[in-house]
Amino acid sequence: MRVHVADHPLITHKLTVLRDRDTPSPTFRALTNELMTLLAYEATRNVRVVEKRIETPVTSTVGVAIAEPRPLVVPILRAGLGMLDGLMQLLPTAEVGFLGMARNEETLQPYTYAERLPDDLSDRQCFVLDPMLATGGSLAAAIHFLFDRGAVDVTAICILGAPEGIERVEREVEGHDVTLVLGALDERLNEQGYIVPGLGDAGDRLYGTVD
Ligand SMILES: O=P(O)(O)OC[C@H]1O[C@H](OP(=O)(O)OP(=O)(O)O)[C@H](O)[C@@H]1O
Ligand SMILES: O=c1cc[nH]c(=O)[nH]1
Ligand SMILES: [Mg+2]
Repeated sequence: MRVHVADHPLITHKLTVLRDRDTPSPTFRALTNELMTLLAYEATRNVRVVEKRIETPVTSTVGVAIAEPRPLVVPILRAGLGMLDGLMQLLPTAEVGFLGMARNEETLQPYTYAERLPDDLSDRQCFVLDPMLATGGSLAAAIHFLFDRGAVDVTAICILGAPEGIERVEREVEGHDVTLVLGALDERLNEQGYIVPGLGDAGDRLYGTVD
């Protein structure tokens, strides 16, 4: 697994506001969207393209177009939904599939409550969106869903990751083509499985609810 941690002052600045417990939901949503656009730039670096000949007003030239089959973007509900628009702004022709997953907050085991993905992902490049990579259980399960259906490579985009979770995902996806793009690598998990320093529960902060 290739791991890329963003290193950019604008990302760190936006993350600082996102982490602040006093940041309200509307600002949190707007920042998540902006951060996603910045992370998407790195995450789509290897998006597959094909050569395309076009006519400019001056001459004929060769550029590129996004290759077929189009990439599949998979936000992990709920919190991953907050990242979808930011990526679709850069990849407007991508297809979107959905995975609904929630972590049992006592056992920390993820369970899948919804799935709406194409049955056949052969030859597909996939982008998984989830702001939080904590124990790594949810992300590892999501990535396996995609490879089990034939995906060729998966790029996961997370805003924050904990070292414990990254190690677990790395172990569980060994042998597959996986890239992880992170906004920041945090210190650790606490006893409740929350990322430290983290930002709390991303889903609750995005949508203003408490589980
Ligand atoms: O790495 P893990 O230990 O599996 O934890 C990370 C998961 O926890 C959060 O979702 P949550 O279960 O809170 O669901 P939500 O998005 O509906 O809030 C987060 O968005 C990840 O999906
Ligand atoms: O810190 C964490 C860990 C899991 N899920 C979250 O939303 N936040
Ligand atoms: Mg949550």
